Amino acid sequence: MFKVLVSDPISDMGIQQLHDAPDITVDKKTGLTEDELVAIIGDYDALLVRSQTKVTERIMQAGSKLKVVGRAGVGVDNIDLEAATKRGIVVINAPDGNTIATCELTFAMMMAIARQIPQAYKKTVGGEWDRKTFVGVELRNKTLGVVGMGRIGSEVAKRAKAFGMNVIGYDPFLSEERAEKMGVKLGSVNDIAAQADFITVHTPLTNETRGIIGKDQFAIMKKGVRIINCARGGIVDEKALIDAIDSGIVAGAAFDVFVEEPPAPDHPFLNNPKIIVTPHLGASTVEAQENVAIDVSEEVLHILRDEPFKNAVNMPPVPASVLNILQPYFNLGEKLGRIAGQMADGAVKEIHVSYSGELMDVDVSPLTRYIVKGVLTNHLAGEVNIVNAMHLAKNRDVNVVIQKSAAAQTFKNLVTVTLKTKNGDRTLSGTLLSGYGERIVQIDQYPVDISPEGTLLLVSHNDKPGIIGRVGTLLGNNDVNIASMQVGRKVVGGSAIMLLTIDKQASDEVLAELTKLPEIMNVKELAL
Ligand SMILES: NC(=O)c1ccc[n+]([C@@H]2O[C@H](COP(=O)([O-])OP(=O)(O)OC[C@H]3O[C@@H](n4cnc5c(N)ncnc54)[C@H](O)[C@@H]3O)[C@@H](O)[C@H]2O)c1
Ligand SMILES: O=C(O)CC[C@@H](O)C(=O)O
Repeated sequence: MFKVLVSDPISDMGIQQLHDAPDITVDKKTGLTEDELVAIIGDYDALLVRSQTKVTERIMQAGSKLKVVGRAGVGVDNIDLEAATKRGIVVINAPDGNTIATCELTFAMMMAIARQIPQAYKKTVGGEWDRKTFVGVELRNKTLGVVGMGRIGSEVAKRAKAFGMNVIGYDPFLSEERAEKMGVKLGSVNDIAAQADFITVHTPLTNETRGIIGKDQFAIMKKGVRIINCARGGIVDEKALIDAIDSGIVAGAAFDVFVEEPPAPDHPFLNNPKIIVTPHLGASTVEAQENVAIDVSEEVLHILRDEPFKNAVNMPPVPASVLNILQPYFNLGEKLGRIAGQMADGAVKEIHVSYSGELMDVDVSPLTRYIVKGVLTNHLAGEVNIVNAMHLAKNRDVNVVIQKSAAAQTFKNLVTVTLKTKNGDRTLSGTLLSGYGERIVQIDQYPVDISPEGTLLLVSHNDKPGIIGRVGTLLGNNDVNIASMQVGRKVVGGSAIMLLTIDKQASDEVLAELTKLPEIMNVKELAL
């Protein structure tokens, strides 16, 4: 049974599938302090948050069973990603569910500052009938500058076109073709600053985007420009904005987000008649909250149940087309890694993975993670998983080298794992055979054909008559049944290997007796 803690207000309807799951129990405890969370998190396998809970390193350290932190929303700036990755905790978000809600708030803000609706409302309910002060501007024929043309920025641009606006977009990942398709002109941040009547930002807050709209940009803006920030506090420099309002450059601004949330009561935005504010409401629609909770719950279920998932923030995304090709190999890859890890003699310096056949044409890095996980699993204390495998390898100076070699001749696909230690290399190749499933087809230089299942016994010996019989007899006498056996040799009478699948583990004594048999050099039991 898995335990999930929901520590922020997340839509009950959205997390219904967690309540319904027979293997999950859900506790909802909102408004906890860091200390209170630290005290209870050790009981939980998953933590679900919005933006209020700060998921710190201390919390993750106390979360000894924690496998996943789910963020019902886009931004993960409230989660210590590095700490999560180090511990192999998967961080997932729900990037799509609140796009439209935030886009629509952005538009509402733009129209509200164009027509000063909040200011007019305030006066009107205060008993004044002021029709002179509130003369607004139209959106039609105005230029909207969009900094950050991802999910939300693109939706904003689309709606702006419907309002008859000209749109200039800036995004390092926006291609000319895509921009053209959307009817958006590409420009730099300074082009936007110089030409736009309205500027809206839709980037994450990073070192590059902090203050991307700052003093230098306000200095070149048209008089009467209006600014909107429904992304993250700090993307528009707050102090520079106040200065630009005071100097008459900016006619109005709308902010949903602040550098510090909630802003202090004396924050200059809170009593400036040209600035309207909302308390981080971008994602606050019934639909968005349901969407993000559904998405994040689905992913949490996948992760807890060890099923493939797609929205991990601390792992590179895998497109569905690539996942479809790679997924059947994940199990095989991990097994090859596990077996190779047990075969290696001494500290592994390099994990060399070679892919051929149909694996040549796809990004194989997700599969490499499974292999590296397999190699490290029997060697490291603590959780090793596909999130922290590469990080753990790097931290231990284990080089991971990926090679793609020309299309496999014999097999439609082939994965070869070589582990390099100071005592030499050990190599293992595996494939997926249609109708037969996973097969190990080579160990070191020896061709074999065996299914990687149960317990394997790898015996290195000299190819002399009677050896196979002696090994079989010794195992049989000790009640160890052999399910399958393969012998690999390069030349008659030379060195050889025997690979056996046995129905139960052989005891240390049996392994020691096997090692003592004549012509046997080495015996290794390999657990999968
Ligand atoms: N107010 C809210 O409640 C609310 C709700 C949802 C999202 N958000 C925030 O809105 C922002 C955008 O969300 P999204 O879902 O569109 O994200 P997204 O990842 O789809 O888009 C972000 C875009 O910013 C671009 N970008 C990154 N660095 C840039 C730079 N230096 N200059 C220009 N562009 C840059 C990226 O290429 C990307 O296209 C995020 O900060 C998110 O946290 C706020
Ligand atoms: O949870 C929220 O309401 C905020 C969501 C928003 O900031 C996000 O980044 O998804």
